[in-house]
Amino acid sequence: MTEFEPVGLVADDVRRSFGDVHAVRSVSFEARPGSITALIGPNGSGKTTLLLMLATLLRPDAGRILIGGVDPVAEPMRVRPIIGWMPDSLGSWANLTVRSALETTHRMYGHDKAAARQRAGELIETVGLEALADRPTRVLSRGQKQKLSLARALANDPSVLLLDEPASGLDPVARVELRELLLGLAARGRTVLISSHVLAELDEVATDAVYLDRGTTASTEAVARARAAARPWRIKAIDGFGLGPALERIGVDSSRIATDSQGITVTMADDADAAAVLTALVAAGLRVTWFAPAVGELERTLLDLAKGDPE
Ligand SMILES: Nc1ncnc2c1ncn2[C@@H]1O[C@H](COP(=O)(O)OP(=O)(O)OP(=O)(O)O)[C@@H](O)[C@H]1O
Repeated sequence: MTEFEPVGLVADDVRRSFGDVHAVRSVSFEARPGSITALIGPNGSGKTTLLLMLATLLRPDAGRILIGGVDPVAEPMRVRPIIGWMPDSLGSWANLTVRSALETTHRMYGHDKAAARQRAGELIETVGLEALADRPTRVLSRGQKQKLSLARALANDPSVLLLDEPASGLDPVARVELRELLLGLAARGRTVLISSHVLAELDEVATDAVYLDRGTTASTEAVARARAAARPWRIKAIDGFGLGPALERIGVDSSRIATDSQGITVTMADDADAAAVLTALVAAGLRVTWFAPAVGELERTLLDLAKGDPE
């Protein structure tokens, strides 16, 4: 394997339209080596269009992209060896086996046959496709195709990994394995950019987040404001019926308390507020079994960003 140099990714006011559809209006962000950056946005917000531009597969109309300091528009052949691209659906070579598909991919990077064979074996093991290694790719299930697609993206040991909905179609065990794999890559200094609708999953791995809405990245200030907004926390206790009265006793205003099918939530201004409520509940003798934000950080921030912009 060649000497690894950590590189990051920068997008500055990147734009792309398709006729009168402004898929990406203005995207600016940075993804650092060693980080896992979540690319979050509703359907049609421009995530795939952005990823295609970063993967050198689509030209921006305007703006600048730098991957490891290199402009992929001006020098795509210098950028391609250092990026790994996992599209949201795999266009595979139906008649090749899993092993030969991976060997072919590795050879495209200029490696010889023996190196390609060895790398294919490693990749098959990394993504857990051993049992299917010598079957044609057309027999793979959706989740197995996702694993093959991931293996292909990893073929050249890229320093920048671009993943479009990588967890879709994966079963829970495979999702955990994907998470471990991504954390391992980040720990080795790779830059990982990952788009997903499953925000709870991203919450567990993402070190940074880029929020995209109608082709535009939310400003750092808007994200900070949204993150600072009050949010509901779910509380459970062994004596569930005692929770409401206990909250009243410790002076939590009833306007902050909501009840739903799963129990009680309390709106907290911030983490310090939440810590104070928990301390008071425990001091009041309540046996608390669950105390956590009702929705994940990424999802809540996304919802608050949408609220803050009524346009
Ligand atoms: N080749 C194309 N021609 C015309 N319009 C396109 C093309 N590709 C994307 N679009 C439009 O650009 C917008 C952004 O699409 P994009 O696929 O980038 O969104 P996305 O955030 O990836 O969506 P999803 O979460 O549903 O996958 C959409 O309105 C889409 O219809």
